[in-house]
Amino acid sequence: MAIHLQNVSKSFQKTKIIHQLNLDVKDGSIFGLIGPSGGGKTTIIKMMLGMLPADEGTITVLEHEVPHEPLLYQIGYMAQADALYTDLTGHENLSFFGSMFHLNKKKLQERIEYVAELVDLTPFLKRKVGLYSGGMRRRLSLAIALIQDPPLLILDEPTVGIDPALKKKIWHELIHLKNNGKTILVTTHAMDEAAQCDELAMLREGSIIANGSPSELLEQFGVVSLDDVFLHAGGVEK
Ligand SMILES: Nc1ncnc2c1ncn2[C@@H]1O[C@H](COP(=O)(O)OP(=O)(O)OP(=O)(O)O)[C@@H](O)[C@H]1O
Repeated sequence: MAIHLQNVSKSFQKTKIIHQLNLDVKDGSIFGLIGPSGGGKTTIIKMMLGMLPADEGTITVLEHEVPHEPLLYQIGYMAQADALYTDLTGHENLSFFGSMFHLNKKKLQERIEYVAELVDLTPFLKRKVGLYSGGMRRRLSLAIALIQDPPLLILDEPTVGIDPALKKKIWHELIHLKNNGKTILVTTHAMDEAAQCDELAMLREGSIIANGSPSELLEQFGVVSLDDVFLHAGGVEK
């Protein structure tokens, strides 16, 4: 298992946000965490990364119990809020984050070219990020998550604000990465994206209310679209 959570709980100011969660992400798969806003997806991700301690339970990522600092070199993380240097150009941002992973100059340049192309930012690399649009910043954040060619990607709503054509291209690439052995965990509200995951966990109020492949979920809920599964997860009766 690339990620294993066992009986994980978390409270904020005495309010329990995550309830004894068990979750397994298989090596070489795309796993989607879906569910209504405030369900706890980001909190779970932050605990997987060791950014937030769990109150109870254990979290193992790539065979190491979290927190384990060297793990951060093996995870490409894309947060919901972009953490970019706006006074630097796109290229300088990629170069800066890439240099944290001790890539040699040639490899770093190759990776910059590859990830920039992937997110359609090649023509804009010399522009300061302060002048980028919101979608361009999301794309740069995704490129940064991929810069060191990590075995595990954790992407918190990676395609919000990205147009449909580019979204399609990014998903095509995520599937390609998976086929090359990478493990990818994504959170999403977009059911067309959820449909492309190998496995989904529907989260509501900090508990997994259903999990399985997209087709298994359709069967469990007796519905024909993942939108309907999502509505059930949100507690909205149809
Ligand atoms: N540091 C914090 N202190 C107090 N409450 C918090 C903190 N972080 C998150 N929460 C609360 O925990 C709950 C889960 O938040 P979380 O961000 O994990 O949800 P989410 O499923 O990622 O939502 P979204 O889909 O909108 O991103 C929310 O009620 C939120 O207000």
